[in-house]
Amino acid sequence: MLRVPVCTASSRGIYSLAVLRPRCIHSILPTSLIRNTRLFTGVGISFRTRTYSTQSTPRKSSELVKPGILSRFLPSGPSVTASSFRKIVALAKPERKPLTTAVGLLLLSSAVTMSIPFTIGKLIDFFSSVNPQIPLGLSIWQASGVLLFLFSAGAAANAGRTYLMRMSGQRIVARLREQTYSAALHQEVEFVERGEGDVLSRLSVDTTIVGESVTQNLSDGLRAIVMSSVGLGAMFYLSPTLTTLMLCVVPPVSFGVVFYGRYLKRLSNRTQEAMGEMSKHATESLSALRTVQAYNAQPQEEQKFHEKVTNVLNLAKKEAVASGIFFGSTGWSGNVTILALLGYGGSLVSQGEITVGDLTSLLLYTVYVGSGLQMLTCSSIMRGIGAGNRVFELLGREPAIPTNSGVVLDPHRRGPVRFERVGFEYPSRRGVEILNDFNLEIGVGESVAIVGTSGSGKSSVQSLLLRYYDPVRGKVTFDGQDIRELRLDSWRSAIGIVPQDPVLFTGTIASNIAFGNPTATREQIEDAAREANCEFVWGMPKGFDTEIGRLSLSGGQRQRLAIARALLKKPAILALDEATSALDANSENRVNDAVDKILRKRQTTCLFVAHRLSTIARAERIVVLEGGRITESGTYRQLVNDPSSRFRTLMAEQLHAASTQRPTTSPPSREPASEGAEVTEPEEVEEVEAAKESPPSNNKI
Ligand SMILES: Nc1ncnc2c1ncn2[C@@H]1O[C@H](COP(=O)(O)OP(=O)(O)OP(=O)(O)O)[C@@H](O)[C@H]1O
Repeated sequence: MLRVPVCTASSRGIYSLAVLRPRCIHSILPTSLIRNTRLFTGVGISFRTRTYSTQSTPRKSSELVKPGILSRFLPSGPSVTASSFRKIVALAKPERKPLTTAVGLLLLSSAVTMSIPFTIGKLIDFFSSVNPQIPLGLSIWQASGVLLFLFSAGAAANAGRTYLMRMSGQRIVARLREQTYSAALHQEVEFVERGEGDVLSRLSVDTTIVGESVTQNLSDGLRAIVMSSVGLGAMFYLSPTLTTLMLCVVPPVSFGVVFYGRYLKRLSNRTQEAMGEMSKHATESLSALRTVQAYNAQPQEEQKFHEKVTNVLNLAKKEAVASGIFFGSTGWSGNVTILALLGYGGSLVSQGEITVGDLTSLLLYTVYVGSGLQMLTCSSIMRGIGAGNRVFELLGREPAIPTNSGVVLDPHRRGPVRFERVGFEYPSRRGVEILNDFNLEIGVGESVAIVGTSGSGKSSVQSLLLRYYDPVRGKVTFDGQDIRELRLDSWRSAIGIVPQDPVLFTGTIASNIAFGNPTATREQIEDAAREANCEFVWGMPKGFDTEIGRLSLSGGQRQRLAIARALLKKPAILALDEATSALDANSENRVNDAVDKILRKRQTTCLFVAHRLSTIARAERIVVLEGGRITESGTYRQLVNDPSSRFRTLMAEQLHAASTQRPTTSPPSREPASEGAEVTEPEEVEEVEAAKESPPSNNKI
């Protein structure tokens, strides 16, 4: 939560302003600043603060505050700030028409507002005069009517301005959100998935702050400029000497206010960060409530949470102390200013140089000018620029995997896929080689199963194929062309992917199968579902129009839907990353049968990351991945028949591990052979050969 001081307000109790003040202040200050405000009252001076919620997620303080004395008070360096400011202004360009109208209305309402102190002064002089004169020879009723009309026109203009500015702001936010979302969707997966980009907070919170700041700055900034300049002009007109005196005091006070406001802002950011830590802790333990309860860990968790809460509380205490000093000292200096003006102004009144009404007007204009300057310096500009930096950084970020360049791949083009001397490290784990001199060629229509121990890099191979990442050495080619030369979307269009744990999105079964293919007809969707053995869909009362959210689908059903989704693309390459968890026998048969259908057509090049024997046995070729490279390659028969093959050893190890675990984890299978023969002993690896003719089910490596 961020408290920004928005204005030094008004004198009170002097010159009978107590009655007039609320109306004056309400007409002079934007309603947005008056709503949600807290009133701090000094001796005769009141201050308002508004409470802003700036972030939903914690940010590192380093992101928000740069080192150095001055930069402690600035959200970023001058060049970034300037460019961010320019971009924020550019965002407002499409709103030129409504904003111009709003500015016109603002000038009108400000003119009315700025006439108030002058009118009050004249009224005081009028009522305290022995021979009252109304300008232009109007009667008291006519003058009141004119004033009432002017105030009504000012109020209407203010209402129109507020509406137009707000709506423009909302449209700007909407545009900004769409652009930010689009930019996030085009970033490389690492940036978004690992939370590097803090994308969600930029999308929700920062865009709102920017939009709010655009309209608030335009609105308040212009209003503040009008208030300060017209106010100063009127003051010089009324008394140049008193105005000069006021000018000696106001700027230093304003600067003090600004700098102290920045300090408060920093403290608030730290509080925000600590609150983020606190909620992170709560989220973690509440989402793992079963484990917490099972281990009776509630007291420890409560203690840890208490520490986080105390941290927040301590920071809040600092903020409270700072706020107290801030509001006390600004209140004091405000009062001193007013007293100085009163003392000197009073002597001018007694000398007959100015009237009591003029002095009243002057005091009121002082308050207006002070408020105007305050709004100019302490408005949401800094917040907007800070948030803008984060949003524009994302908008202007070039994805590590470029999306818009390269040759468009002809969807009918077919050719072998080659991994040529590929070396790969994850960007987040530089120096840890996942693939090293990895070579693999998959011919057109060929099916290859990659096997290897967990963590050996099988899924990483698929990630490279899909260009979620690029290799650090070597290249991946399709039909002899480096896939980095191909336009990313056209390359990915050529690949159907069935991930380990297929994601189904909110919507119907049909929309899920047609994900990424919005123009697919119902017939095409049903054909793909048929090919992927999704017969269960036809059994549902609403069939393909069944909402996914209402269903509890088994792993096998999800995989078959994912296969249907992939097949609808008519891909040149199918990348299937098999789930490590076991499927029930029937599901596995249906998945395998769907895979068989694809393989029989021999149009699609298939790359399996395989765990189950039943899938491995279906591939025409098996490659063993060890130490980041292929150590063995051959048909199922060749590898199984070779007593020294790594594949045999690997499977024996896996099967042994499975058999030693089985008594403690699950009872021995009593499934009939037809529903999946269980290979339980290492020696039974021999039997796998037979499985080539009749691939087994439920066997995992
Ligand atoms: N996004 C990532 N960032 C950093 N390291 C990763 C990332 N994804 C995977 N790794 C690491 O890379 C290595 C290879 O992972 P990969 O998922 O490719 O192995 P795998 O053979 O498919 O494993 P499994 O059979 O368990 O799915 C592992 O050590 C893994 O922890």
